[in-house]
Amino acid sequence: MTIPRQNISQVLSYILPYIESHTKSEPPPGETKRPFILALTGLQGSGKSTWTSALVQALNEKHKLRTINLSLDDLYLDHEDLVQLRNDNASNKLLKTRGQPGTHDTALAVSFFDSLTNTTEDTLIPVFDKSKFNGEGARAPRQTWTRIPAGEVMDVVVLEGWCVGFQSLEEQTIQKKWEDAQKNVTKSEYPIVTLGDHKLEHLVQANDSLRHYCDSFMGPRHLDFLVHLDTNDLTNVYQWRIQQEHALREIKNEGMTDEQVVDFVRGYMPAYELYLDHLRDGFFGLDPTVEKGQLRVVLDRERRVVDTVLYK
Ligand SMILES: Nc1ncnc2c1ncn2[C@@H]1O[C@H](COP(=O)(O)OP(=O)(O)OP(=O)(O)O)[C@@H](O)[C@H]1O
Repeated sequence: MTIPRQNISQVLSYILPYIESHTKSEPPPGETKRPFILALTGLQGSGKSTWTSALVQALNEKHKLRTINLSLDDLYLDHEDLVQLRNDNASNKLLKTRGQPGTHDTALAVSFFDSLTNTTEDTLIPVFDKSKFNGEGARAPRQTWTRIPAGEVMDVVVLEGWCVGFQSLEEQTIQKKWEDAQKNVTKSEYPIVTLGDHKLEHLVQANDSLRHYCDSFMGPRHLDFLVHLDTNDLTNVYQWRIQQEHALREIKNEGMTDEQVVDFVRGYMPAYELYLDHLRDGFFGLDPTVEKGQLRVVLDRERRVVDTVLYK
């Protein structure tokens, strides 16, 4: 699958002026200038990896900007730490598998971003191998990671991940949303009100992890531009994944059943219920003096772009 070239050009036409202004800007006194951090977030199966590849290719080849990318999926804790986390939190459904805030290695993220401005240290782009341990996954050996030699300065780093752009909430807000969700549960084939699936304390625990992510590498001060692959109908997230698994079944005769897809996607729904509103309101806030941009790219059920909205 390739994203239509005109979609990539259109999205880049919004971002390039911000990159240009970053290129011209001076770093704070005593600091080395860091690359422009372009974040890309999106719902499960919205096409984050596909969009990331296309953007990285266009930035490198057409716009001659040295660009690399890092996926949040490559920052997962190593296998034994994931197992330990699961065992230490046996009743917490959010920590049964990798995915949620709390299952990533923030120290690894910070050391990656620090290395980008360190002129004496190579940058290594982490890789997580999802096929290891029957699909539970483990970190790939460091010698297989892409290495950027020290002193080779990158212009742009694309950080892609499903919970990039989410910002932690006050505990009372989580509690209120959790209580409201229990009053609004309706039976649906593709449920979008699922907070009641989880204990409040487990949602709060994930929220604390998210706060730590934002403080260390993922919050507004760490990013320069955010592209958000969104949709007007959250049930599309179920449809996208069902389409993907059906395609897999045709090619490889394997893939999740529709019921398994619903269970899988449902696991991500609580985070959407908690954090999407704020992201849609504006990740960087609406301070006109802040020179950071956000672009909402609205996709339909076939993942065609039906609208783009720039927040300034
Ligand atoms: N615009 C599109 N139209 C149709 N199919 C697409 C589109 N973009 C991506 N796909 C297909 O959808 C599937 C998921 O894409 P991709 O892996 O890029 O999404 P993702 O958001 O990174 O997924 P995940 O959330 O599972 O990490 C792939 O099979 C991909 O080929």
